[in-house]
Amino acid sequence: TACSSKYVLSQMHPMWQGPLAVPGGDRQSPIDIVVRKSVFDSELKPLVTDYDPHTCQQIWNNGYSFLVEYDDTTDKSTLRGGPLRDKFRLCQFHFHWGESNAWGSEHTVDRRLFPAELHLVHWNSDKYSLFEEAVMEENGLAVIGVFLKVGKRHEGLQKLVDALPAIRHKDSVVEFNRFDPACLLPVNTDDYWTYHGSLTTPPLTESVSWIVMKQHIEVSHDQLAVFRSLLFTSAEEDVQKSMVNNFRVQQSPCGRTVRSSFT
Ligand SMILES: CC[C@H](C)CCC(=O)Nc1ccc(S(N)(=O)=O)cc1
Ligand SMILES: [Zn+2]
Repeated sequence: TACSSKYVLSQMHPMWQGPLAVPGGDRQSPIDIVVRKSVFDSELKPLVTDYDPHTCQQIWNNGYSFLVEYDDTTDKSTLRGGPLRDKFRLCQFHFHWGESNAWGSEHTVDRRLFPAELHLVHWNSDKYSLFEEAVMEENGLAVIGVFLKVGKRHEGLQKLVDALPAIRHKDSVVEFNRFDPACLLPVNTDDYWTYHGSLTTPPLTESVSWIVMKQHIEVSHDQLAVFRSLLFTSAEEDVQKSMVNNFRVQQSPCGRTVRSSFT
């Protein structure tokens, strides 16, 4: 199986040129969370997020998703608790979505797909001094995953949606201030699944403590449609491609146990 070989060829993805050999490859993400196989761990604590909206800097299209980037030169926007021993600094958040509401998330719950998934990316500032260092280390990163469902309009998301037309093309950037990412978290952040995995795009490094929220958030169909109006391609390219289906295919659990913070 993919888990036993020293190198696995990560799934060919239209966006990436050629197969990518991933060292190790037995802790890859995303995975399907099989609820009945997850193990309740009473040691798991509630998440403690402390985000400062003033550290929000810019929003940009990196040709794969759109990222909202935070100033992570100080411990102003942090994540502690949950399965984590150390303090982690928020560096960016982004989303993955489909061309239709039928799919788009990276993780699934008992094979259930969601139309989109939010990732809040943090790095271990107790142990490392830069994201680029932490991204290569076993306990370097913590990513909170939140599923999106189509329903009522998400008022907090609208400020972000309104900025997207300005970054339609790859490598476009606009200034974006005072956005509090806490507004994108579900009401209940005590119930989550957690497992050790990887980044879901290159460099695919196996440095992530994944924290996947049990409760989803709701966004409107029209808000999601604006995500799909983004382009993978830069303004110069003559063939424009819609930014949709920017999710990685599911990876083998390779015997990993997913722990739950709830029964
Ligand atoms: C040197 C490495 C380079 C800078 C990495 C830049 C980066 O942030 N990559 C990244 C972050 C999060 C995810 S996900 N989708 O949350 O697993 C995937 C890829
Ligand atoms: Zn992601």
